[in-house]
Amino acid sequence: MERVRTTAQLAFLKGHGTENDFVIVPDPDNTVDLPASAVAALCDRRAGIGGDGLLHVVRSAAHPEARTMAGEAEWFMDYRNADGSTVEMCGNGVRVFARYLQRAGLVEDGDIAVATRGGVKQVHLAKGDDGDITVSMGRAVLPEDGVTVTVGGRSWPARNVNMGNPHAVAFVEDLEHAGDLYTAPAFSPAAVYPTGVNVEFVVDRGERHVAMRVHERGAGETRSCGTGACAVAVAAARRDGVDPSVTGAPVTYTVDVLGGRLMITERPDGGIEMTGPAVIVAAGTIDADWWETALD
Ligand SMILES: N[C@@H](CCC[C@H](N)C(=O)O)C(=O)O
Repeated sequence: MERVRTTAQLAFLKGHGTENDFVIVPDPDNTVDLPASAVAALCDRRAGIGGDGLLHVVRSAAHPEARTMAGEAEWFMDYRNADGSTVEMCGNGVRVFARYLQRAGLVEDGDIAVATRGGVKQVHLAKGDDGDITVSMGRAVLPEDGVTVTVGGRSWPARNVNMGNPHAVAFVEDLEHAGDLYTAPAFSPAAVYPTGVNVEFVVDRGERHVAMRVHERGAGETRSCGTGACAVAVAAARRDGVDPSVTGAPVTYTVDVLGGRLMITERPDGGIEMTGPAVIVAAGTIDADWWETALD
């Protein structure tokens, strides 16, 4: 099928989940050419639409990376970071992705499956409801690496948590200690994260209640990160001596992010569920001349 380079009818939407914001590009048949430079141009907050990332909405059967999941999930979330890099998974993004599918009438309310590079995720869409969405995020993997995160003159030990994408979770005394986060925190040993890492800084707010800031790989500091909140909840539970696979009881952490609140539950089988908002803000059409320059 011919790839779309010039189009007057390239549609986009803008959405967010706890202020982690995304440009949404519906492209069921995977005909839109989306090189990294064009994604970065769309996500640019001054010269483009602006977003922490981009949700390319494609039928799984039409995307080479998702074809094997087509039997399980009709739709593939081809997620890109704001710098154009291609990554495994976005927790806030998958809720916004599902909200788009719901609003566009492309799925029925109830449980839907969404294919991602991090595997198929189950998303629960309550009937006729714009409220919170719950996603089954899968299990966390916690390698026993001695990771250190450094910002400015300060260093902290961090927990390595993989939620399909990589995270380093550091418990700090004060979220301000993370500094302005204009640049990515340093980490060591470098070999633990060969493709970079999302870094979460965490403080306690109360019992099973924490707050975090995050520096996202490929995006900079964002106001929320869903996979990051899951990584934080699991790291906090282990630090607190709680492991549902041992106690046999689920545990829920409230995770406050700069853009709102996410509820994270870990079940005895290790499955993690995340609940939070998903909002469609606007819809429009990308200017054909601007798009030509973005593709050059
Ligand atoms: N904001 C997302 C995570 C997006 C991907 C991340 N920046 C990475 O490179 O792994 C979320 O809500 O999980």
